[in-house]
Amino acid sequence: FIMNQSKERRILNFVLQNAVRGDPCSVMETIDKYCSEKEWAMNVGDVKGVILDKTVEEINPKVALELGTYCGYSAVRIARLLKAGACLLTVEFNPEFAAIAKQMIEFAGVQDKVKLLEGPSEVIIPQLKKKYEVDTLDFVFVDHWKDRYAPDTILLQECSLLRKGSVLLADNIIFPGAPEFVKYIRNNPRFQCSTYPSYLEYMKVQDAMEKAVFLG
Ligand SMILES: Nc1ncnc2c1ncn2[C@@H]1O[C@H](Cn2cc(CNC(=O)c3cc([N+](=O)[O-])cc(O)c3O)nn2)[C@@H](O)[C@H]1O
Ligand SMILES: [Mg+2]
Repeated sequence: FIMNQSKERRILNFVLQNAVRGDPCSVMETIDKYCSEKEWAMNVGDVKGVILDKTVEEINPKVALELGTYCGYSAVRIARLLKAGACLLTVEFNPEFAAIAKQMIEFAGVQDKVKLLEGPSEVIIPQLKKKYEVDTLDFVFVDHWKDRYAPDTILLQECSLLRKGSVLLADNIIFPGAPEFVKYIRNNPRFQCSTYPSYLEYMKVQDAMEKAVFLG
């Protein structure tokens, strides 16, 4: 236990030393093992991760966006399910976390399907069309600061990044909660919402994910 290292650096080192290079499932299992046995961390985790998997498999997105990369756990989780030619754009503004996530994504062998965009979501989202050649997004995983969920959902619409059928999946609807987002999205006739009750990563604490389909 190297004290002057960050928790996120310890998670990455545990993966580099214990997971199988090029095997995304091994990387996910190793992160889940470390974070349930040694140090809790805010990865979507193995329980809510199944809801994420099912949503990605149902949509089979060609272009996916993630807000809040953190250590790259959900980027690896999503990218492993993407078909040839599909890609995940993941946004992270903390340079230390971005550096860790980059190594995590490369170790898992999914770097060809993932583009890590460093910067705050409110800056990156308006750049997606021109700078990153995005037309519209098929899938968005929302897992960054909870008070950014609603404004960034509005920003995605203002930037014409959503099309009829685009699916948003938001983490932490119950814990820590995103009350402004829930109020905004459930009262918005342009979204068809459904809630998936689950549990907070690595804890016996109730949480939920919200799926919102854009109706155009
Ligand atoms: N506007 C932003 N633009 C880009 N990256 C951002 C932005 N806000 C936060 N981030 C990044 O998201 C990552 C992860 N993150 C997520 C949150 C908010 N999420 C939580 O606070 C959270 C908290 C708990 N929890 O407390 O039990 C459980 C969870 O699943 C969570 O996602 N804060 N940082 C961090 O690396 C941060 O730099
Ligand atoms: Mg979360």
